[in-house]
Amino acid sequence: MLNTLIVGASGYTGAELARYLNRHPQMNITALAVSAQSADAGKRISDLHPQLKGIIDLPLQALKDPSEMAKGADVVFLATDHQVSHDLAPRFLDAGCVVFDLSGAFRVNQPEFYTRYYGFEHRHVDWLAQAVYGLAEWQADAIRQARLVAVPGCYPTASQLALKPLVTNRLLNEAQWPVINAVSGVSGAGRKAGMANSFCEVSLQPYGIFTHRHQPEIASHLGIPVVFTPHLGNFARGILATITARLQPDITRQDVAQAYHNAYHDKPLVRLYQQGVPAIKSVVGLPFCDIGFFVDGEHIIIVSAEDNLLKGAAAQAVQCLNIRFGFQETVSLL
Ligand SMILES: NC(=O)C1=CN([C@@H]2O[C@H](COP(=O)(O)OP(=O)(O)OC[C@H]3O[C@@H](n4cnc5c(N)ncnc54)[C@H](OP(=O)(O)O)[C@@H]3O)[C@@H](O)[C@H]2O)C=CC1
Ligand SMILES: CC(=O)N[C@@H](CCC(=O)OP(=O)(O)O)C(=O)O
Repeated sequence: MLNTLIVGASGYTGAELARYLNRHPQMNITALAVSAQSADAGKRISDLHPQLKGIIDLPLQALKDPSEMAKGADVVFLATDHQVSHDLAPRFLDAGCVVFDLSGAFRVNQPEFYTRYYGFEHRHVDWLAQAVYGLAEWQADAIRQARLVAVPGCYPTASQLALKPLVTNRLLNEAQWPVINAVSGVSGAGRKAGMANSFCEVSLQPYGIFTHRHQPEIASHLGIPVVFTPHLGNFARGILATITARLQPDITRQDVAQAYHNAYHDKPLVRLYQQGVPAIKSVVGLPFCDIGFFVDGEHIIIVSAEDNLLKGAAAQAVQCLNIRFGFQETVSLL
């Protein structure tokens, strides 16, 4: 049995982590934490997330002293903002915990990336260099050795799972950058109220055009440049990415199908479509990334769908935990 602490447990991804870890046969939740000054400290998690009533009713505790809270914890999940994770992860790592960070604070091993895209200076370059990028289907060997797993962002998970089989098999004509258009539900912005995620303000609309931090995250881990345009949709959760790319001459649909089969036939949380088209309604509430593809001559369109809070965050974090500690990959997820 491993003792675990969830920091940021009152948030959207934190609550999903609490649900998964509470039913995980190898995990014991020692505490659910929020910030030291949180208005929610002392409330039960199920008061904020009533779907958890009778399932997990633990109180939320103010995180006053990370070293104290780390005592007795083997594993810590950080479901916190990037800069909070940046500050907290080394404290828990120094206390000997294995850390799974859902934020972007340790995903890209280039300190200047943080100044440019996250607006803060990275002060833990040693941990940044040691962090393992937790794209679970592709990084299992590294995850097994990791002290710090940087769980990928929601858009980067859907985008990379769709493109990686084509990139690694050199099926793409790299003269044409893949174009990723992805739509996310509003929960992607977190639980905190704000004008951008206010009900009356949300409308289907692209944002972060040519500037979103997930473009360099995707490009650096894929190893090829991409054009990435996120869109906000007027629904609560789910991401749908429609990706247009060009194949090398003479690559057939069969070659593409073989590449996807080889990559994912033994990966239980990626579902390949032989017919039909992935849709958000097929993955909401589930830990899968669904992928379909369509070839017309040298043109290919790949469609991937996931729940941003699950395969795009909490489910992938628990999948990484399962890989890290040698549990079956889908324990508590399916
Ligand atoms: N939402 C999504 O689809 C995805 C999110 N992510 C990433 O996961 C992380 C969490 O996202 P999400 O769940 O949406 O965020 P939320 O805004 O919903 O939740 C954030 C949580 O962090 C807590 N918190 C804030 N400051 C601190 C602090 N200093 N110490 C401890 N806890 C703190 C908040 O509680 P309080 O303020 O009351 O203290 C709350 O529990 C972010 O880094 C996000 O970028 C990654 C992939 C997908
Ligand atoms: C709809 C929405 O606002 N989505 C978030 C992405 C959420 C995510 O994956 O998060 P990371 O910040 O952890 O990379 C955004 O575009 O900033």
